[in-house]
Amino acid sequence: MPDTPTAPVILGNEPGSFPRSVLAERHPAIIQQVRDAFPYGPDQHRALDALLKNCTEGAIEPLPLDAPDHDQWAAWGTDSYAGHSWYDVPWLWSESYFYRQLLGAVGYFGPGSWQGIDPFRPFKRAELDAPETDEELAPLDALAAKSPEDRANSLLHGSLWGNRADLGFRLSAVGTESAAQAPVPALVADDSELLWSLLSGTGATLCLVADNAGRELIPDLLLLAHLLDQRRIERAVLHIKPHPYYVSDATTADVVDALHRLTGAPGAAATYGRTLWSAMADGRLAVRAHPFSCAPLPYADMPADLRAEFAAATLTIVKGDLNYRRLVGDRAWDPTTPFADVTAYFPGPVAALRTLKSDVITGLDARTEAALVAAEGQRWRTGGTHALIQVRA
Ligand SMILES: O=P(O)(O)OC[C@@]1(O)O[C@H](CO)[C@@H](O)[C@@H]1O
Repeated sequence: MPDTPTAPVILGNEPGSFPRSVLAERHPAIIQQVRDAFPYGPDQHRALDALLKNCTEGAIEPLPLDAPDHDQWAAWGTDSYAGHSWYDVPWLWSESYFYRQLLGAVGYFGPGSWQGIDPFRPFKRAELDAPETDEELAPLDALAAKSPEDRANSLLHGSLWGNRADLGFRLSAVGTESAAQAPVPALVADDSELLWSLLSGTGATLCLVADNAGRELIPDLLLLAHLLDQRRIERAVLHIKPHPYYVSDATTADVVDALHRLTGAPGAAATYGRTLWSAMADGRLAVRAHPFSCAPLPYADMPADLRAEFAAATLTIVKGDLNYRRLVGDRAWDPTTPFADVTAYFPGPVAALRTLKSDVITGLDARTEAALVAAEGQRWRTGGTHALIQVRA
């Protein structure tokens, strides 16, 4: 990285910290929610009991030798971290491993009749089917009368703020303050002009590294539909997760559900849905589920094939809080550390669209940081009431 000094990796062991509360409180709450949502049998209840005890009081255990991803996880860190407390290893790693272990406990990886059953599906479906989703789709009718640029900007902001729709975040009931009540600007960095300038040529390929399903994925898809329809991009690649992750992260099944929701909606929403459906059919919109999308590692460690994909894109948009942590490195950066420096390793132009839901932040100007601290102490970092659009060309 240029001349930027590095910063300590965030662990989960600092008393009173947000990461520690996620490990000690959010994860047990998620186990309970999943347990209550399915008529699991005794094996799964026992496995969930064991996971609850292990992830709060125990030491990290490697995956069973016959697990399909045993070797993958050994290379990603179980070889180094087995035997350590969950709190004493990088927080990015322990969170990610928690979701892997939760899927194992409910039989997701099989063999058996629960193989492939997404333990978060009831929450995702409830959100997608909620009347609020219709309320969010209704303004698309009025948007049709606006210029393509205004539409693009509205849809970009829809995609950005859609990132508040994170079920893990809501299940643990933090960040109840609404964006409208925030005393300092909601957007703490806005490089949207630079973002659009990167998509001003012809033949552009846009990679969108998605985050949550439902009410975040829908606006992501609307943005892609508009850009494809306007020929602002020739091709889009939507990176989703190969398996359920962080409660609401989008999988291929969630993309299919979202497309059905759009095509079945009244008004303009259905037109967007049909645009996407045909773009999937002719290859202008592709969906990728790369294993590294669920890796417990920063993007700086991405494998060569993924690096080549991002290198070939005109722009990669990285959505959400977790992806931001992975993009800049889950470290206690000074907030004014340049975003361009911490993303210098990324193989092509990259943009982050994220609402702020964890401590990591880079690329703020000193005045903005001071105003945020004066108004809110450090709550702005995790409350989900602020957002950013940061771009490295
Ligand atoms: O990536 P997303 O959906 O925007 O947010 C994920 C999140 O809720 O999970 C982590 C804590 O568990 C934080 O990074 C963040 O608050």
